[in-house]
Amino acid sequence: MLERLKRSLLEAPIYKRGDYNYFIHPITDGVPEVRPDLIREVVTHIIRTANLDVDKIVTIEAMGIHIGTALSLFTDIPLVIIRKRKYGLPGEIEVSQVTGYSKGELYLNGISPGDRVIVVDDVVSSGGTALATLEALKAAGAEVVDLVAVIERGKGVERLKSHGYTIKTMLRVDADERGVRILE
Ligand SMILES: O=P(O)(O)OC[C@H]1O[C@H](OP(=O)(O)OP(=O)(O)O)[C@H](O)[C@@H]1O
Ligand SMILES: Nc1nc2[nH]cnc2c(=O)[nH]1
Repeated sequence: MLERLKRSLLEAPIYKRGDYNYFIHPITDGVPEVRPDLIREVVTHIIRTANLDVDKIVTIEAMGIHIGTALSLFTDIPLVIIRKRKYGLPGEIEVSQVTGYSKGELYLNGISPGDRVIVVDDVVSSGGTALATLEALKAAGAEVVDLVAVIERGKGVERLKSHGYTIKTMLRVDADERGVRILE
């Protein structure tokens, strides 16, 4: 299962972002290219394993967008993108995002109270992005019925659990200067 994803991760180059060994991969960066076979593998897995009895798919700019778009095309469920740009629309919700290597603001539009949503993203690492997303969706009055990330690294899943959230992930990895290691 997920053989293409596993193989491609083992080939991923590493880029040093301060002390953080950031792996570069078609799903998580769109670099060197977005690969349709990988997108299909990942989205087929989501369709088989996630709860898609939802009104909307929610993802986060930038690297959730191709996954969310493909899932939306397969399922005909609309996609809401949480942006890093402020639009100032009525009801826009702003939350702070802190990751292992960056800080910024996220802006949510397009969710109505009572909307059932699934959140999909490429990576969960510190869990900061997922927590900011869940905070924004709570403020919007959405019901999060499922939460999925393709790749898990670091302590984010435990951190989310300590806040009462369960996230489904496909592969757990670690990365150092030499490359990516698949943990399960
Ligand atoms: O669990 P966390 O530590 O929060 O990390 C996960 C987030 O990091 C990446 O996004 P990033 O903010 O780097 O932006 P990008 O998608 O625009 O590359 C990734 O797409 C996740 O959203
Ligand atoms: N591409 C990529 N995205 C991330 N998001 C959190 N950690 C990483 C990483 O190492 N690589």
